[in-house]
Amino acid sequence: MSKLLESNALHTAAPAISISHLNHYYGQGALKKQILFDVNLHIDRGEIIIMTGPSGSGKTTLLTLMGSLRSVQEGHLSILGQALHHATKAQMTLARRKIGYIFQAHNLLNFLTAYQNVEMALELQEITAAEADTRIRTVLSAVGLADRMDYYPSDLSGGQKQRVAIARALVSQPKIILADEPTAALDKQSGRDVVEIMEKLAREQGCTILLVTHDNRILDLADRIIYMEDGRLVNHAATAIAQ
Ligand SMILES: Nc1ncnc2c1ncn2[C@@H]1O[C@H](COP(=O)(O)OP(=O)(O)OP(=O)(O)O)[C@@H](O)[C@H]1O
Repeated sequence: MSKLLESNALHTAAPAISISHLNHYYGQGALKKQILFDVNLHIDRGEIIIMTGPSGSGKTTLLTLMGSLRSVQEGHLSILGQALHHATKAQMTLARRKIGYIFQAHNLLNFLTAYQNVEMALELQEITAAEADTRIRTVLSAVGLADRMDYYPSDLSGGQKQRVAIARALVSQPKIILADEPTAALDKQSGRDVVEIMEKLAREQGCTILLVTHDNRILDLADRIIYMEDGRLVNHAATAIAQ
C-alpha cells in the first residue's frame, strides 16, 4: 500500500471522537477554576450518544470543546483523526466544517425563510446551485417541512423551527452532529419527533451524534448514554435511565 493510501486508511479508521485525559479551566490567576477533570471518551463512527447529568456539571463545556468552538487547554482531543490540542485557528475552522451543530436556541435568522436558513449552511460547500437546491428540498422534506419551505421562523411552531435547525445541521452531510438540549423548548411528542428525525437521517448518512439532554423521555433513542457529574464522566447509565 502506498504511503498516501495508508494514511487515508488510517484516517478513515479513526474514531469519530477520541478524548483522553482532558482537563478544562475557566478564569485566570486566583479565579482559575477547574471545570473538567481527566475526561476520557471514545465515540465510534455512526454511534448515537446521549450525554446527561446535573446542571453545571460541564456538559456544554465538553460539547463546545468537541465542536472546536473552544481551544483545548490540556489533554488530547481529536475529531475524525484530527487532533485539536494546539490546533491553529485555520485548523479549528476546518474541523468545524465537518460538524453540524444544533442548539436549544435554534439560532435561525428571522429575516430568512426556512429554505434560506438551510441554504446558508451550504455557502462554503463546493457544489453547484442545482445540487444545493436538491439537497435543501430533500432535507426539508425529510424533516416534514416540504410545505413550509418559504415560511419565516416567526410563522413556524417551536418544533418546526427546531426541525429547520436539524435540516440546516444535516444538509452539509457532516460526519458529526453535536446537539445541546435540542428538545428543551418542545413538548413531549415534538421532542421525540425531532430526535427520531435526527436519528433516522444520521443513520442514513452514517453520521455520529452526540446529544446533551436533561430529557429522560428520549434516552432510549441512544446507542449509549454517558453521564457527567462535577466535571467527570462517570459510568452511570443505569442510574441515568432510572431517574
Ligand atoms: N465562560 C465561562 N466562564 C466561567 N465559567 C463558566 C463559563 N461557562 C460555564 N462556566 C461554568 O462552568 C461550569 C460548567 O458549565 P456547563 O455550561 O459546561 O455545564 P452544563 O452541564 O452544560 O450545565 P447546564 O446543564 O445547566 O447547561 C458551571 O459551573 C458554569 O457556571
